[in-house]
Amino acid sequence: MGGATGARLVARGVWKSYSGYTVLAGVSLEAHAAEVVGVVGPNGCGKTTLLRIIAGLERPDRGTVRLQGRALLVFQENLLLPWKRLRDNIALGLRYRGVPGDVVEERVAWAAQLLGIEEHLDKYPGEVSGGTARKAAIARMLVLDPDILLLDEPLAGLDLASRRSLLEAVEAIAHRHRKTVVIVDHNLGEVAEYADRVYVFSHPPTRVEAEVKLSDTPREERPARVYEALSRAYRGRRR
Ligand SMILES: Nc1ncnc2c1ncn2[C@@H]1O[C@H](COP(=O)(O)OP(=O)(O)OP(=O)(O)O)[C@@H](O)[C@H]1O
Repeated sequence: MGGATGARLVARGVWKSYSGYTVLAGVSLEAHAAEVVGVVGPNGCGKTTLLRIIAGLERPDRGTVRLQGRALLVFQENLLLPWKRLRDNIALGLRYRGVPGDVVEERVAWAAQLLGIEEHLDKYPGEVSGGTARKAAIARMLVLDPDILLLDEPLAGLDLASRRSLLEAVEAIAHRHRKTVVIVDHNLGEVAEYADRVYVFSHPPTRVEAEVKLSDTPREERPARVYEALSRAYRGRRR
């Protein structure tokens, strides 16, 4: 494990069961400023559950989560209001908080530019691609200026080009704007390419199979490093 000094998010020994079925069995992870952290693992291993615990929507049975700053969760379902244009969907939280109109416009324009969806702002959710809608859902949280952005399977259902473009935007959000981004997905290879640190989860009862720091590794070599760490972990367990 890396040192927790300066971490924005530290989860230690998190356990969670539902009706006696143990999902998370002592999961620990950490994430720092300006870092993209990938959490990959099989269906049902508790990735969403962990994000919900980090976001404060659920309590762990055991273990702790410490945050420095505010964490916002972008749900897997985009939850955009179909009767509002993208710009109004993105502005929703700011307007709700009574932020002045010119500041709202400025922040919406900033987030849209960062995510590359400026040209779609006047369209309705039903008129844009899945990738653009997903980016609008992320922009809607980004304008609220969280320190930690939690993305629940943002790549699900997107084609290759949209996945790449979304991952590039995520990387810019973290590296250029010093946000901490936690991204959960099943696709180890793709997430590893864009992550500074990856955690691989097992099947339930879920533990961390491998933690790999990747920020010093060239992009094209990152997936292989994660697979190597995983096979080391499996070999170690068989001994
Ligand atoms: N509120 C709940 N009540 C009962 N069981 C739950 C609840 N939330 C999650 N579970 C169960 O916990 C397990 C983990 O679910 P979770 O959605 O966190 O996994 P996941 O890794 O995000 O899965 P996927 O990759 O399919 O999205 C599943 O078996 C799910 O049915």
